[in-house]
Amino acid sequence: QATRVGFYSKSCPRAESIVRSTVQTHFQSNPTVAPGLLRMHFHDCFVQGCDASVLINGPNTEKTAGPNLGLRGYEVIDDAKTKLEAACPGVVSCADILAFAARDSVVLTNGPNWQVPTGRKDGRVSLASATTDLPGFTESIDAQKKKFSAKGLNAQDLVTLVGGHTIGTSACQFFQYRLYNFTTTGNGTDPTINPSFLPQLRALCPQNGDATRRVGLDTGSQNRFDSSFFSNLRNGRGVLESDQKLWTDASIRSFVQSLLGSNAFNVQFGKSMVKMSNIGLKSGTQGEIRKVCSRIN
Ligand code: HEM
Ligand SMILES: [Ca+2]
Ligand SMILES: [Ca+2]
Repeated sequence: QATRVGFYSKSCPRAESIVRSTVQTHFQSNPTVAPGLLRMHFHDCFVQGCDASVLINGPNTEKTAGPNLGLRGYEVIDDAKTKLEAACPGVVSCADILAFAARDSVVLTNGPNWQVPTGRKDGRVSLASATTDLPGFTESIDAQKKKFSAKGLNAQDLVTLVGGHTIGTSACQFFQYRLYNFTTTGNGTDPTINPSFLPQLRALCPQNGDATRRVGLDTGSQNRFDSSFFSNLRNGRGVLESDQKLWTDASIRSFVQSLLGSNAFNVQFGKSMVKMSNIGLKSGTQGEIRKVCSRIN
């Protein structure tokens, strides 16, 4: 079951524009939905494929797993689905809505536009235990490469897609150990942090402060989809340990270098996103078109 551009051109010609206007409306009142939806699509695709498994409610579903607790934007997908069911009942999958919404979120934050192939089916399974396929923020580059290659994505795709961190924020809990109790060095700080950046991060996340406080992943440009994230890595100004490793690990640095220009990043991001959004597509009886995105039919 391959996806294709224009899949809904006959069955629901307004599908794409309905999603776009829904995302736009929510974005205007709450700009954090843009990074939220981009990340949600990634977390969907890496776990059982791009099948909207991440949207299902219930005990021990993906939603309840640690890496997904901070996801946001569910209400945007539900809103788009309600409008689409009114316009063309039973036609547009939740997985496709999420793929469109991720692209629309990039466009709304001044990033590149690209054509999204559609025709995904929604899955019928969602298990918290399957979220171990997602990369962790303390994992080595080697481990990250393995997790991406298990999904058909190479090192170029890895670096490009992590560039999604050009927008959005992280809670202090995911990186404050780098500032105060990094265990591999004597003084407790991660030596890959630029010494002039350290006090800045410490001020944003004080020791024993509020661990849920949010800090931009791309310092100085958290609301704009640009290549500033990569120049920050070059300057030792990555926020997550896994982000900074893209520069400090020599095996992968050249990909960061190749994305320092905004045009190169924009072009490559669209390509890598299309690859990612085709992971593990469901066909036949493995899938369905959900009526409500938070539950199987
Ligand atoms: C090695 C791979 C990755 C790791 C370890 C990682 C880890 C994280 C962590 C820890 C956060 C902060 C979460 C929170 O505070 O709740 C985050 C946020 C985010 N991630 Fe990733 N991520 C990775 C790859 C990606 C990819 C491939 C994308 C998209 C293409 C992505 C998009 C985002 C976005 C947009 C945010 C901000 C979310 C928001 O502001 O709500 N990440 N990531
Ligand atoms: Ca999924
Ligand atoms: Ca940015």
